[in-house]
Amino acid sequence: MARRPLPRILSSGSASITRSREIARTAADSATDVLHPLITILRGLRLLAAAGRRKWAATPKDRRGPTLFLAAACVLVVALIPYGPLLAVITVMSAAAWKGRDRTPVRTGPDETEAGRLQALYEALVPYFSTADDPSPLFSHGGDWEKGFDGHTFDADGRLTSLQVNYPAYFTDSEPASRSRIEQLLQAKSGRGREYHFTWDEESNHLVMTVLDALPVSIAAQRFVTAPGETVLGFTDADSVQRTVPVLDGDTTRDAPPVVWRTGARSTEPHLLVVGQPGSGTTTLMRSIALQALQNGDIIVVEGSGTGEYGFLTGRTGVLAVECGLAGALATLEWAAHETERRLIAANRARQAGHPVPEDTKRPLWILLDRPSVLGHLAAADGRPDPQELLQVPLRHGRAAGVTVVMADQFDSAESLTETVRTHTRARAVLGPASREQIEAVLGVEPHTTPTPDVPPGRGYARLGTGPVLRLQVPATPDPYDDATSEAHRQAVLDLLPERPPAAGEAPVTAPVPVAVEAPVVEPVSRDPLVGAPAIAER
Ligand SMILES: Nc1ncnc2c1ncn2[C@@H]1O[C@H](COP(=O)(O)OP(=O)(O)OP(=O)(O)O)[C@@H](O)[C@H]1O
Repeated sequence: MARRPLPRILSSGSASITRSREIARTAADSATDVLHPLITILRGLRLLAAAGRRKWAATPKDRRGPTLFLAAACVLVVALIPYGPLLAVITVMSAAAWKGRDRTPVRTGPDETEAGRLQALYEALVPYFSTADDPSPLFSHGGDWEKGFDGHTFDADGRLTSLQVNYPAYFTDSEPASRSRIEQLLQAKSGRGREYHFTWDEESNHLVMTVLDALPVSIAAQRFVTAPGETVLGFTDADSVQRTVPVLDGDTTRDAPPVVWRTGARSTEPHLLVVGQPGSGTTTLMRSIALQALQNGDIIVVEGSGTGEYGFLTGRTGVLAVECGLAGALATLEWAAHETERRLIAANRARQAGHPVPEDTKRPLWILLDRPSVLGHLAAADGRPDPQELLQVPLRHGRAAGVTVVMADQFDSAESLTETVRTHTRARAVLGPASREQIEAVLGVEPHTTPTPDVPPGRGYARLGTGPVLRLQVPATPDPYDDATSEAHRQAVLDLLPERPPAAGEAPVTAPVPVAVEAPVVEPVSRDPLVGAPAIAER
């Protein structure tokens, strides 16, 4: 079949459209030139009128009459003298022209220093964004930076705050190593010490670098507005999460974007692992979680470092145990494993009998284990089981039994975490200064921002399951018994602490007290409550 020719408008249309656009642009430019004096005078008249209105508004009411009379007399005099009206018009127009002149020249591009910076950045990118056989390279030595950069902004100090880079299609932007090299270079050339966010648009070969503001550190421990089963790990960037919660920040209440971790039977990340450098705030995060968990649950705290930073929790309602020593820790964790099994079996039986799940299996139980590696070391030296082994049952089956495990350790001990811990702690947080590799090792992916060497305590990243990596600032939750704690923070933490349960004889104690553990030692590795239910039920 013969090909039909394209209609003329389609074949020659684009040329004529371009020509029309050029004509229109030239006409607009000429009109602006011709009308410029008129525009200036009109702007001046508007400013004069506004000034007159302001003056009139500022004149006290009792002086308005005489002022009006004086103005009317002046107008009359001007009208009566020869050439008066003409002179008056010329004077007003001159004043308007003077007032309306454009005194602030519009900045149309970067100044000399900024252009120098952009050129240096461009040159630095040449080896990464060019090849010898590219006939028209976007990046070439001595080339024009405007070819490579689409947009840029500088702050008042002349430092880059955003940059849009066009890169050639052959750049291997899908390889993390290639991206990482560019990100590190841009960060180094744009000024270290700030946090940068990189957005790679692989479809259009476009990279946007933006400088992120530091996350506020002024939010302290308080009752957060959350649903049951939700725990606020900290606060993040407003555009990273879809919700905000009202928080007291200093003396004012504002909405802040929280990193909310959901636990319980429907959670896909029922257990949390926090890793950080010493002094990075991991204990603070554990304390913050403990105080939130105590709202409607029971907690067990096992502290490997033995520094007594959870002592303030001892004896409070819902705090079943706070253990520092190895023997106590092992006994408590063993009780927790039995309790997980008991709950599972009870719930299972109830379901099989067609009854609702018993009430005593519903109250959330939290196991908070700080520095398990230290306890593991002590246990190995003493020939006793590693506490992490005792966590197998809560980690594997805790979700169905309402048992949540939170563990915190330091980077240098992270390799001592067992496979079960690594597999079942799908909610992760990294706190303190950390390299990209360290962050990736914990979170599974690199963050989209460049970590800075200096971060305040409690600053880091969080990732829930396979979700995005979020910047995180943990609310300040210091040890209220620490002398260095400020009075405001001490009070904030004490306000969140539950009361002590009434002493024996005053009223019945409802919470179970597990510390006097006499549970038989079970084989932790082979223990599986779903398989061994009848045997355990007989105990
Ligand atoms: N979010 C925060 N806001 C303010 N100060 C914090 C925050 N997190 C931690 N800090 C302060 O930093 C210091 C170290 O915190 P923390 O004890 O929680 O760190 P850590 O990681 O447990 O360190 P270590 O294991 O060495 O005790 C404490 O003085 C604490 O008050």
